[in-house]
Amino acid sequence: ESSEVFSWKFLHPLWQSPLTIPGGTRQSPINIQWRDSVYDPFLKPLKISYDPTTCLHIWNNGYSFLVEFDDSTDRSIIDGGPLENQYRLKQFHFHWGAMNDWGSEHTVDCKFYPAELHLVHWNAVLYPTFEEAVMEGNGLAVIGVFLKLGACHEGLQTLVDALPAVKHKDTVIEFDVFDPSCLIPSCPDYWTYAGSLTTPPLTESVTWIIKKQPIEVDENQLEAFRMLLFTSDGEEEKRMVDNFRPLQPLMNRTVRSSFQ
Ligand SMILES: NS(=O)(=O)c1ccc(C(=O)NCc2c(F)c(F)c(F)c(F)c2F)cc1
Ligand SMILES: [Zn+2]
Repeated sequence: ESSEVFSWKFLHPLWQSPLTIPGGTRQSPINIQWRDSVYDPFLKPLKISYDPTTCLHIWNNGYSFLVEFDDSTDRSIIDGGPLENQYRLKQFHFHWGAMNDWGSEHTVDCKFYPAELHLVHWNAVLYPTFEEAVMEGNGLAVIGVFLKLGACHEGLQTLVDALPAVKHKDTVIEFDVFDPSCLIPSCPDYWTYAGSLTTPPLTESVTWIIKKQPIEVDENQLEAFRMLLFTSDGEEEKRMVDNFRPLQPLMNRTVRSSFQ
């Protein structure tokens, strides 16, 4: 409409909140146009050291399922890459579609993957809590890994086997040993850019590190994600699918690559 001040079309069906935040200049996700990314020879290799015993539980938060970690010490951290400090692992989660043709949040040359893994870390060197880091431009670092249809992923299967126990929103199951590095592809290549959370509050606090190589998962494993529910026990069931945010404008940003 000519008004463009407000219209219900801006509200996302999932969150009933604005899809774009006024004044946002570094929103996520984005399309990564391979030929427009700029090789940066000063980018270091990403250093990942996770302690599997810091794993705590799996939780269905009504938007995705999260595997949460004890982030009270520096036992599970990442460093190097585009980062100036080390960042602590807090949780990982996924985004996926109802069909294999879509589901990822980021795209590569406008191609969607059926799902995308986000490993969420926060800058405990500069900020006292995750909640404070979420509000700072260099507060968070999220590693994005694309999932593609292929062979069964053995490491993911231990997680998939636990999903029926967190079918409903606000259910949680103890999960006390898991090494998330088994979900990160061996190829060191990544893209990196300055972005935001892809769910409310959409704060512009994320250094995104998107791995070039996807991991392979099989149809049964993707179907297990799709069996989860957005809804609580007793409510009318709504399958947890299509929990990805639409692509956001690149605006004045350059995507850097760690590879030529
Ligand atoms: N898809 S993603 O971009 O990787 C993403 C990563 C983390 C969160 C998150 O932690 N949300 C809850 C949450 C907040 F959004 C806060 F702002 C805050 F302060 C929290 F403590 C908190 F848990 C949301 C989206
Ligand atoms: Zn995410």
